[in-house]
Amino acid sequence: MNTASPPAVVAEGLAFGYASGGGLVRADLTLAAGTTAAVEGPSGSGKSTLLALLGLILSPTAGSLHITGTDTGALAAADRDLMRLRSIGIVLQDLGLLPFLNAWENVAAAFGPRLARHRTEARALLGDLGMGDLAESRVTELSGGQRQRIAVARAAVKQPVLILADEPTSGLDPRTARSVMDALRSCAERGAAVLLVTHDAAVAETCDRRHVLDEGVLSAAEPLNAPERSLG
Ligand SMILES: Nc1ncnc2c1ncn2[C@@H]1O[C@H](COP(=O)(O)OP(=O)(O)OP(=O)(O)O)[C@@H](O)[C@H]1O
Repeated sequence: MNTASPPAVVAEGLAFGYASGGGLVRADLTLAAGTTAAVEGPSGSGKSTLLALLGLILSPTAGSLHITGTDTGALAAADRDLMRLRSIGIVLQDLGLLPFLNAWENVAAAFGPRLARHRTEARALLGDLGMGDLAESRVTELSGGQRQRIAVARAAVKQPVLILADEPTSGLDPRTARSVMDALRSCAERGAAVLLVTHDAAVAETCDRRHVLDEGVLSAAEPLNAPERSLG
């Protein structure tokens, strides 16, 4: 009997067409728990569309998407919503942090409005991501890289099987970008499959695998195995 867990994500022939004619032509992708993968591609190549499909925000017009073995295309809308809430953490480009809350409160907000109930886990995760000293700081007083790490913590705090990050290092200097990538790597070490989209080849090279998206077609995974990588 095979007792191995199914991969976090298996997408086969995943496609989405907007009425405009753009979208995603074809993506075949497997993401294992505990790994990081990058999708690189020029503007308009379909990166955001791919993230929206994997995040169960869009429904594919062709192909299939299994998350931890569940065929998401066979789920009722309410069950897809539940799967998105429970199993997927998303770091959007516009981080969506709440300016009137401090760092740990923003992380705890992933669970809903009863922030104090989740204080311990939110603070512990911020500590794991190198932000322990700033847990009580207002997000408006923090740097771009620090805010980005809070957004990563908020996506990760419910221990989702999949974390999707949209250009998580955009606009950051190489050192700060490294701290954000370290945070995403820590999330993978806690068991998540992490997929990020980026324009930055140096960021992509810090991941376990890299795909390239070109005019809506996702390349096969290129394994990247060097132990030490540099962002600059
Ligand atoms: N809501 C939409 N309606 C119609 N066409 C869209 C829509 N969103 C994206 N497209 C088209 O789909 C294609 C892929 O867009 P997408 O946003 O996924 O690319 P991207 O790689 O994320 O680009 P960028 O790096 O600029 O964010 C593009 O041709 C785009 O014009």
